[in-house]
This record gives sequence, structure tokens and C-alpha cells, in this order.
Amino acid sequence: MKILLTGCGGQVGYELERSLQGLGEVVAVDRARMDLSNLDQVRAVIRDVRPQLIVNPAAYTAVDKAESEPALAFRINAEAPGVMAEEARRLGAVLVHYSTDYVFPGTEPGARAETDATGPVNVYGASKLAGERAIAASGAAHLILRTSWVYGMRGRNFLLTMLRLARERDELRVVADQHGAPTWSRTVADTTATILAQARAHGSSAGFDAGWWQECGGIYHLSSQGRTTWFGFTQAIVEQAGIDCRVVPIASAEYPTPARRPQYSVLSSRRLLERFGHVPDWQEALRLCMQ
Ligand SMILES: NC(=O)C1=CN([C@@H]2O[C@H](COP(=O)(O)OP(=O)(O)OC[C@H]3O[C@@H](n4cnc5c(N)ncnc54)[C@H](OP(=O)(O)O)[C@@H]3O)[C@@H](O)[C@H]2O)C=CC1
Ligand SMILES: Cc1cn([C@H]2C[C@H](O)[C@@H](COP(=O)(O)OP(=O)(O)O[C@H]3O[C@@H](C)C(=O)[C@@H](O)[C@H]3O)O2)c(=O)[nH]c1=O
Repeated sequence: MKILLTGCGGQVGYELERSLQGLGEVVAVDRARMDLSNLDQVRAVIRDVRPQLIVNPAAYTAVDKAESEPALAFRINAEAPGVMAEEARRLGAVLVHYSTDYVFPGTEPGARAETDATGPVNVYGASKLAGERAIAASGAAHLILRTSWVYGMRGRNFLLTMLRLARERDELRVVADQHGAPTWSRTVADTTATILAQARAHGSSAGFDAGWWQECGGIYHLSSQGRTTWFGFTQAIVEQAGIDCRVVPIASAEYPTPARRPQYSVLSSRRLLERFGHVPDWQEALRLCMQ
């Protein structure tokens, strides 16, 4: 099977390049080969590679910057995935795409299910939601994995930012009123591979089985079990790294940012767990990652 993987230099893309190896021939492309802001190029690369599976972790992920660059964020996060889905349908291929907890307004404390009402509070979240809708409307077989608070040992992420700041400062002030589940990029990649291996087992040598995608495709929440706040996440990071730095809880109002963030961002991964098995607890995954 030929797999086109986008954003191979990103946190999730980097891990996916390894996790997808067992499934087929991975053609990994970066921004230089396929720029998602250039829709003609997106189309041309897919037509050239002719994959049976497109896996798209590439995205505009700069949450604050998106507030001042909405057109670019929407092109990359909504229009480009829409083109990928259209091309996937033409080829009879499957599209695996990633989305975010930020599609929800975050006004309710409980864990959100896939069917709960969306309502993003920032441009990034709105652009990701538009991407989900473009894919769903395309008629292509697809999987949309909504994840949250992704970190890893490479790229730009909260874990690496906090490790750097904790080494530079005596004290870190971190918001304690935004709730969510930090998720290791490797968890996202390995779970994607597990799902695809199951899909593959129902297909034939010619490719995937359309019936399986009808029944099992669509949106899944894929985030660590358990919940915390950015403050709680920082405490765990600093403690596990053994850095002597005080972590002080603050309110969101004390840390003003261009983009608003949802207050409650916990996703329920129940649908995924029932069909596809285990996702680790956030503390267990953080320990493994930092080891
Ligand atoms: N990071 C997080 O906390 C969360 C992420 N998600 C979603 O998960 C997915 C993976 O995110 P993650 O790996 O963390 O993201 P990263 O920011 O680590 O990586 C994004 C990747 O997209 C690439 N990219 C950005 N713009 C373009 C472009 N115009 N053309 C081609 N490639 C581009 C980047 O390339 P370059 O290196 O050249 O910039 C990078 O390789 C995304 O869909 C994201 O929305 C969901 C929830 C949380
Ligand atoms: C650096 C820092 C941040 N913060 C706050 C700001 C913000 O409210 C919160 C999170 O910080 P960040 O800006 O790093 O996180 P943010 O970019 O909002 O992270 C989001 O990224 C996108 C891509 C997603 O899809 C989401 O799931 C989520 O992971 O922590 C502090 O309170 N103290 C600090 O020292």
C-alpha cells in the first residue's frame, strides 16, 4: 500500500513516519515538497503519488498567530484538507486527518463526546472545524482523530517550552483554570497505526474495504486518559525533570493572549477505546516520554 504522509517534520508527523512503516510504502512530504497553502500543489502531488492512503498531520498550529492570519490558517487547515479529501475520493483512497479539542467552546466541565456541539472560541479552532466539515462533505472514506495538548521531545510544544523556562527562571506562573489532557505525539501516531492495521485486516491485497470505513470511519477523540490543567501539567514536568523551580497557579486573566482558549477541553475517548483498545493515562505517557 502506498501512503502519502504530510508534515513529516512536525511532532505527530515525525512519529507517524516510524509508526506507519509496517503498513506499506510511506512517501513522506514536507512543506518544501507540498505546501498546504498552495492548493494546486497539494492536488498535483497527490495526483503524482497516487496513494491509497493519505495521512495529514500537517497544520497551521500557531494558535495566537492565527488570530492575525485567519485567511492563511483557513487555507492550510480547511481548504487544503478539503482538496485532499476530494482527491482521495477520486482515487478511491482513504484520508486520515487530525483535529483538536479547540473545536469546542469549553464551557462545560465534563468530557466531550464526538457528537457534542462544537463552537470554537478562536480562529485556529474555527479553521480546524472547517477542515473537518470539508472532509465530511467530500464523500471520501476518512478518519478524523481529534486530539489535545500534544507534546513530545521535538518541535514546538508546551513541554519543551516549560523545560526551557524552568531552567532559566526561579518561578513559573501558569494558568490553572484551563482543563485538558496532555497527549504524547507518539500515542497519537501509534494509535493511528493500530486503527489502520485493523482497517487493513478487513481489506484485501487491493486495498481497504469500503464497508469497514462506512461502519468504523468518521470522527474519534484520541487523547490521554485523565485530566489536568496547564498548571498541573507544568508541575509534573518540573518534578519529573528534577528542576528546582516554583510553579505558581494563576487565572487565565493574568496571562493575556491574543487568542482565547476553551476553559474545559477534556475529550472522551470512549468511542475509540471501545473499538480499538488502550490509550495511556497522561501521567504515565509523560513519564515514558521524559525517560
Ligand atoms: N500541537 C497540539 O497541541 C495539537 C495538535 N493537534 C492537531 O494535530 C495535528 C498534528 O499537530 P502537531 O504535529 O502537533 O503540529 P506541529 O506544529 O508540530 O507540526 C505541524 C506540521 O505542519 C507543517 N506545516 C505547517 N504549515 C504548512 C504548510 N503551509 N505546508 C506544509 N506543511 C505545513 C509544519 O511544517 P514546518 O515544520 O515547515 O512548519 C509541521 O511539519 C494537527 O492537525 C494539529 O492541528 C490537535 C490538538 C493539539
Ligand atoms: C508559556 C506559558 C503559557 N501559559 C498558558 C498560555 C495558555 O493559556 C496555556 C497553553 O499554552 P500554549 O500557548 O503553549 O498552548 P496552545 O498553543 O494553546 O496549545 C494548543 O495548541 C493547539 C495546536 C491545540 O490544538 C490545542 O490542543 C492545544 O494544545 O498556557 C502560562 O500560563 N504560562 C506560561 O509561562
